[in-house]
Amino acid sequence: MSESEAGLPKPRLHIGLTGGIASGKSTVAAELAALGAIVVDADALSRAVVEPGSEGLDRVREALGPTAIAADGSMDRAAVGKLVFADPEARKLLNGIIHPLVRAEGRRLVAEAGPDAVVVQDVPLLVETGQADAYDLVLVVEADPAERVARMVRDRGMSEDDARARIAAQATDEQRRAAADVLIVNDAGLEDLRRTTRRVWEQYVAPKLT
Ligand SMILES: CC(C)(COP(=O)(O)OP(=O)(O)OC[C@H]1O[C@@H](n2cnc3c(N)ncnc32)[C@H](O)[C@@H]1O)[C@@H](O)C(=O)NCCC(=O)NCCS
Ligand SMILES: Nc1ncnc2c1ncn2[C@@H]1O[C@H](COP(=O)(O)OP(=O)(O)OP(=O)(O)O)[C@@H](O)[C@H]1O
Repeated sequence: MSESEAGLPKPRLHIGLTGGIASGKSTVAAELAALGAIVVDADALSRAVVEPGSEGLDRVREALGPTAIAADGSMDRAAVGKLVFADPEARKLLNGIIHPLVRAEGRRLVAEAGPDAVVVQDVPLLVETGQADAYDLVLVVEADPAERVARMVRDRGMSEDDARARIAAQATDEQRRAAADVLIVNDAGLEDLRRTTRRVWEQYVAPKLT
């Protein structure tokens, strides 16, 4: 069994999946899971590490103040989102608390998947956090920014300004392309995106499993 730098067992194939907000990553991840991959979702981990009672949430309260906490004791995600996407310094503070916790938890889940697994890590900020070299293969999903804004407004009740602020807080399409081994362009329907994902599996993943 090969080992990662940290001495943890490596999976058979370790895939990094990224893309801008609302680009289609979760759809690609779900299709890869249906093909047999184990998916580790950084967004889900970023919620788990600030659950009520966690050290992560205590640190968010200390860093951002009591307005970061809702009446029920959970993180007030709407309030924190408003704050950090308007203020790069606050975003840096929050990232500095949450990202190391997410990375540690991600490493644990990857090791737990075992040496035979194909592991896909869905990491929205893979490029921003300089992690491209940690993967055997980096998949980047790209979609038209105007379409992504429309999806956020339609599905998540965001204002156009809030949606644009999130896009502005992330890497550009050019920066993500530069890190991509495979670029998945999501410019047609959902079924087309799933079909493209199956083709990527056939071309880049399946040959490494024989
Ligand atoms: C700011 C928070 C509270 C907003 O919560 P909310 O429920 O509205 O959004 P959610 O967590 O579902 O994130 C949705 C998307 O927003 C984008 N996003 C989230 N945080 C960031 C960030 N710090 N910088 C840039 N984009 C971000 C990502 O594309 C992510 O997929 C939350 O996103 C958070 O805790 N962010 C810090 C941790 C983080 O970087 N998460 C994303 C990758 S691990
Ligand atoms: N080609 C498409 N046609 C129609 N709807 C789409 C298409 N691609 C994605 N969507 C829809 O857009 C929304 C965002 O897609 P998805 O959740 O896969 O993106 P994401 O990159 O994981 O988002 P986030 O960064 O917020 O986690 C979903 O409601 C999805 O069904």
